[in-house]
Amino acid sequence: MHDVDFEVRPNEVVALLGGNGAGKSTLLEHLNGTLTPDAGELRVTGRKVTAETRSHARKEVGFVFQDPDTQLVAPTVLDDVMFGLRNYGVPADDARERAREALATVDAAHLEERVPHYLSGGEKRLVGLAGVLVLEPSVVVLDEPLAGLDPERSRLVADRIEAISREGISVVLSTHDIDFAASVADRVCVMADGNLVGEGTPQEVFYDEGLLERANLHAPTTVRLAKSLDVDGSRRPVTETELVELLSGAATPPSKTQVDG
Ligand SMILES: Nc1ncnc2c1ncn2[C@@H]1O[C@H](COP(=O)(O)OP(=O)(O)OP(=O)(O)O)[C@@H](O)[C@H]1O
Repeated sequence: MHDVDFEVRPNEVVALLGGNGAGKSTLLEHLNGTLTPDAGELRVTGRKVTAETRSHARKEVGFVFQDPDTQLVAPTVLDDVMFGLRNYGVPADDARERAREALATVDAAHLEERVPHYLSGGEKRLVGLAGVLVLEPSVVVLDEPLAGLDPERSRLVADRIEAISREGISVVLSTHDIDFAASVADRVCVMADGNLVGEGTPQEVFYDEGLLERANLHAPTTVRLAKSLDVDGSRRPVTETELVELLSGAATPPSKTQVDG
């Protein structure tokens, strides 16, 4: 990574976009101190992260890895989700109850007795997410959270991300799913060749054709539809709801006054 100045603010959902090898995972792995920069610095809740203070970053920043096998270690799913809490000294009964609640929030309560190793890729991802949420971090980092999920589970994870954000947790995620980024992000950061090449609101980024082209990205379906339907360009719809509202507004029959007039 080269010239990266990256900040995550309280409560926001940041989507990191970029082609293969752009540096998304590398940037994300700095956020909880898995990697430490050769030059420059990382601060988590104001505290500088070094090899010695890495545990602070680990506690504040929960990381859901792209490869779920990296984080599933215990003999059963329930044990796995309890693992972090037990490490922090939470008594077993309390930890078990909190782990069950966390599994329920990601629709994975039915998996609690299963062996993590034999879960499907999508199930592993949900269990990994539960294992992070149960620790109540201030930031949740998700590397490719929808990879391997079916449409219903993808919707569930997207809903969870919105719920996490409403609870006051910041979310940083990387994704190749531009429509997903358009639907959840408050801010979009674009990476190419190890650099942060652009950032802004979804409106700013997804209507910046030059930026998208430089980073080898396509605009979300909603933006491409809005452009081909030639809807009011100044409104820049990004989410499905915004586009539908704009289109149904445009399709509203003229008022009686206008007809009479
Ligand atoms: N430990 C490492 N040592 C050397 N190079 C590495 C290391 N980890 C990653 N890289 C390289 O850094 C570049 C960025 O990798 P990274 O995994 O961050 O990309 P990414 O944007 O997450 O890509 P993808 O979308 O394909 O997952 C790649 O060229 C990769 O080969």
